[in-house]
Amino acid sequence: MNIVEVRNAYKFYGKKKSDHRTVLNQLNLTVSPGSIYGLMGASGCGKTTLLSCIIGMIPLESGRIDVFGKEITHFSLQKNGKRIGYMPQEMALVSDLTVKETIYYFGKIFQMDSDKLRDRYDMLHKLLELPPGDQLIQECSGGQQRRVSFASSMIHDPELLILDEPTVGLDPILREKIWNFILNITRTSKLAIIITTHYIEEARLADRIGLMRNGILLAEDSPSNVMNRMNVDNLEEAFLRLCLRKGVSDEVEDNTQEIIIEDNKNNNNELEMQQTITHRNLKDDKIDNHKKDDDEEDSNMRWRWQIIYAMIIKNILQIKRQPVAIVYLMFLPILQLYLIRYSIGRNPEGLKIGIVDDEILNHQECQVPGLVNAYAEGYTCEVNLISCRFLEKLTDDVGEKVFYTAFDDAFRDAKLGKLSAIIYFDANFTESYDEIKRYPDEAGPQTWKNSVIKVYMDQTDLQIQTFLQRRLYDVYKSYSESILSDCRLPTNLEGIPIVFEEPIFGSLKSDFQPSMVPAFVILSLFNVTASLTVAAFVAERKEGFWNRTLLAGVSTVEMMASHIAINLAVQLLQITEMMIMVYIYYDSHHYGSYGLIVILLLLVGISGLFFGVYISCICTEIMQSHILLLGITQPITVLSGMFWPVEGMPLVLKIISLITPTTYPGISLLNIIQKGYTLADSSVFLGFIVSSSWVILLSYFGLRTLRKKKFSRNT
Ligand SMILES: Nc1ncnc2c1ncn2[C@@H]1O[C@H](COP(=O)(O)OP(=O)(O)OP(=O)(O)O)[C@@H](O)[C@H]1O
Repeated sequence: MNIVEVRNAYKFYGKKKSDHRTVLNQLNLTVSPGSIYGLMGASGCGKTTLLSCIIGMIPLESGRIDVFGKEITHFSLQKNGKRIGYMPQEMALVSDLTVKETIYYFGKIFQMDSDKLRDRYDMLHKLLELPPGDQLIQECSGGQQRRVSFASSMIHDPELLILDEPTVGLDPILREKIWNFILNITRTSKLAIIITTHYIEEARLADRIGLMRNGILLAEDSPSNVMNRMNVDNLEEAFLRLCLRKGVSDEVEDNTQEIIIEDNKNNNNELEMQQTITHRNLKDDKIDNHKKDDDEEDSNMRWRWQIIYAMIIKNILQIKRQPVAIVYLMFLPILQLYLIRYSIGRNPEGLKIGIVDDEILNHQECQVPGLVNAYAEGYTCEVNLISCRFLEKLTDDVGEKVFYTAFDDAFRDAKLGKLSAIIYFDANFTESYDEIKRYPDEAGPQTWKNSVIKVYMDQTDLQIQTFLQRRLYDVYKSYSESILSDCRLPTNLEGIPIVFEEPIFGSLKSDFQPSMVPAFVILSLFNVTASLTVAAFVAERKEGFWNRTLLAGVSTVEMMASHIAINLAVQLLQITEMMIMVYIYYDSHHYGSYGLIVILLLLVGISGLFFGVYISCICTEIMQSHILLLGITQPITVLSGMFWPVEGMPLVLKIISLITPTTYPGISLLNIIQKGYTLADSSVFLGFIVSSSWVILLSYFGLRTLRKKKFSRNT
């Protein structure tokens, strides 16, 4: 039985019909056991594409490929993974692993037992003169990395070895060594090797060569036969002559492989006979194989866990070698909550307030010793320079007072941004106040106007404006009460008849943070998990390591499982840190169930993870994935209710906001922490519903896209 049989393989790239670019054109190829097949051809002729089709990485448009007597489909990978060794053209290694860890990783995912793995590693290490086992891949030279990659594809003693340009960039001595090694191994075992190379002459050593050009095989025979037929003594020349016979055009033509047909008529008859026999045998093989497959199923389960375990270890090693990532993962939540604590919601300090008091000539007048602003005389209240009383109550914790004698000067400075507000007292401020109090019925509009404290604010900063307004009301209350008290009048005479009693939830001391922190925790968890997933996935896919792992027979679900395991561990750590911080900083008397909090946060983290998976699958470039990630997480952050209550949004935005993966969970978390609500409360329940729905939705789309695009070359 032939190891590989390619029949009438046809493949094109390009989505639209007008863009179709044929890469394999009715190509036939046969590789028998214990032989080396040298696949040669100029750059871009379709060698890698052909190899990718043989290993089942990409499908053919038409035609058929049989490997080990079975037609290759997308499902063949898991079955064939162990039997095939594939060394891709790119390094496809993880730069943070050592030489030994890399080769052991592949050994483990090829389900080797430890003793055999150790023996094979020692053998390959010696034979390929690999760098020391503890040397990091990133510290290896290009040639050394190539040898590590070669060893990784050989470690499990495969039956078919596919080497895409293994000798490129290596010195002649090492190239010879590799060729001697593969020659030796094919002479002493049934291993079949397909090797592509640009160095046409080195393929002389192969048992059979295929000369490929523009998607077709110009010839397929032993090197000596090809040279004899072309009447030349080297392969370069033979290749050149074959090209000239076929024509110099680079365009792929429809009449495929006519030279082979012409030159190898006898061979083809032989092939066809072989094919018929193979297909007959195949039927019998299929029945046997199905039975064998069932028997293997049980023992496979044990190995599948070993695969996931190997991938988890690899992920841990990668994280361990990235100190910045460890600091980021460990301390980011603490740092952010600390920063929120000390930078958000605190009262603004150092504000400058311009004071223009036309009652006095200069502000020293207010500091005259023994100045009495208000006193009771008989049944009346005598007042004097009460603007000074107001200014006395206006302390530095509200703002620093800057005195001006002319309003225009203060206004000019405010325009220059030097002042946050101007407070103006009219020249008749005290008299007007007095007149209104004594004879309210007789006071004219001008009197009422003069009795008012006029405040001119810089309204560009809402938080500062709100703070100043609130504090000025407090100052006024204190000022008014003190005057009334001096006049022996009830202090609440001029107050607003509304009293804020002990609050149902929260504290009387208005604090911005407790309402903001839950939304922040949810957002932080979602965004950080999504960006970490994008970073890990995109890098692995880009480097080709992802594909290599899949080709070893690992399923996308298993790869996801290893990522989820690591992610859950990191999330639990971050959740614990955040909960401790929240508990220390934002003391609440109504804490709800911790279990509920942890489950909610885990759901949000997992939805972030699948969101990251989805983003990294639909994007073809690292940059693109980060831009898309930002483009989605930023609006989600704005709509999260962290900055402004959802109740203040227009209906459409409100609906969008409430169905994002973070808004409702944020509301739920707030209600659990601040009000001690349970799942019986609809707001908490809805938070869980929204989170779970996103987990289901994103995991479905994430896994589906991952499966669909699992071998996407660009990502
Ligand atoms: N994913 C893809 N989408 C579109 N075109 C592609 C894709 N992959 C390869 N091609 C094109 O198909 C042709 C064959 O590419 P392939 O990588 O198979 O060539 P190759 O013979 O292996 O080249 P090299 O020796 O340089 O590696 C090239 O023109 C290439 O640009």
